[in-house]
Amino acid sequence: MAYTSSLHLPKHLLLPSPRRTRHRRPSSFVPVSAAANKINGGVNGHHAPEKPALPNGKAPQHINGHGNGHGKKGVNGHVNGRHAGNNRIHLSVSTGGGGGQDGSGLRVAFQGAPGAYSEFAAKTALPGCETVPCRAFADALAAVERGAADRAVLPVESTMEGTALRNYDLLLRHGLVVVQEINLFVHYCLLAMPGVRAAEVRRVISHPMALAHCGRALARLGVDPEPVEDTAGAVEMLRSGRMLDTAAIASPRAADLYGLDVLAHGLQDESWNVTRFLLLSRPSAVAALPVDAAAGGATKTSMVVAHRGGSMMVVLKVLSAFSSRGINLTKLEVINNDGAAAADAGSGAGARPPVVILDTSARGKPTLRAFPHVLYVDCEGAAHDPRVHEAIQEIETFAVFVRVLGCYAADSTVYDLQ
Ligand SMILES: O=C(O)C(=O)Cc1ccccc1
Repeated sequence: MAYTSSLHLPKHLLLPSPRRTRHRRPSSFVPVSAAANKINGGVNGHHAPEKPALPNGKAPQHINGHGNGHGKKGVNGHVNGRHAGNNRIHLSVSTGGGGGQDGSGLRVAFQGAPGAYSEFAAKTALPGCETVPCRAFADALAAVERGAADRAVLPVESTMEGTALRNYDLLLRHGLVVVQEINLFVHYCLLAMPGVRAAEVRRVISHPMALAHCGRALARLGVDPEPVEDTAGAVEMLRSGRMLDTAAIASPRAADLYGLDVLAHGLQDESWNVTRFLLLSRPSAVAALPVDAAAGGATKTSMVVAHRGGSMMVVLKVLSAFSSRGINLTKLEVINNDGAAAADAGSGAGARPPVVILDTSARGKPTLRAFPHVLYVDCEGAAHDPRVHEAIQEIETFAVFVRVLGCYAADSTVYDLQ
């Protein structure tokens, strides 16, 4: 049995701050503040102007007040509960691999066919990059590991469903580091072969996340959902199979790319549907330039903490390690893949195996280790910020294992696909 619970401190839900984003965006992408009039909650085939708001209906605003006080000392210590001091991690951001500021010269692997949301995320983060389609997310990560790509892009959480646990599992099984985050506003459309009417549609195919995000709309339509690898791949299948009783859920851009009709816009059950993607790199490709120096702005550190479980006390201790130093958390996800804990929680969640994490800390070959109790933590500040570093050291005193997944420029902008 497994259960998860999460406390998302929703900085990534915020509208862009007035400061200019450091990303250059392609003309097809605009921040949500400028583009939000296209959001429409129903299946009605046209856009109703609606201003985006946080789910509580209030105007978005920044809710944390802590500065970073980044130290400039390069502390390249990968942190680990057992072998602290043995480890190495590059706590920096870089376009790496010879890429320019806009990602030109970089190959970014993504799951899906051209037109997938992950490809848009890659192009939004690094407009000049070359995107490399892969069949599965695991293939995208493997492409980076063997040098066939410089980055992989992975959706890791969404406002509608929380953490994409399977993708987090993938991230942890590999030795790649997080170098960038990107939040994308996801609009879903119902697409069909030219001339097909909504009443003729019996089946809808798409990526499982897209089908889950549109559950109510699909129930209203009375159609059978069928998962396929990715949204754009679904569109490609419709086209190549000339399917006349089937529709796909995908982006308006995919409709343009493949020449399909849009039967309905805004299919998602919630109008506010933001997906957070991470860009991953080989550790060796990341320049040893302190992240805050490179970004000139706020930084974030992502980590995974494995512990012995037994109570929520460990969560309090982790919170205390950060809060006593005035460090804000932007994510805290509690994973307990342990039968007793799940039964107590009455979650009804299906069994999940322990979380498998690649331990890159030892001098020898990296090894895969399984842990039933883990926390996924994102905090503000760079891992080499003395306060963050100390907080991690404190956590190491009671955790079984800690791995810093990456340290990167925080980007709270929500980008919208036009
Ligand atoms: O299938 C795609 O297009 C993807 O990139 C995966 C995905 C699906 C739904 C929301 C965000 C990413």
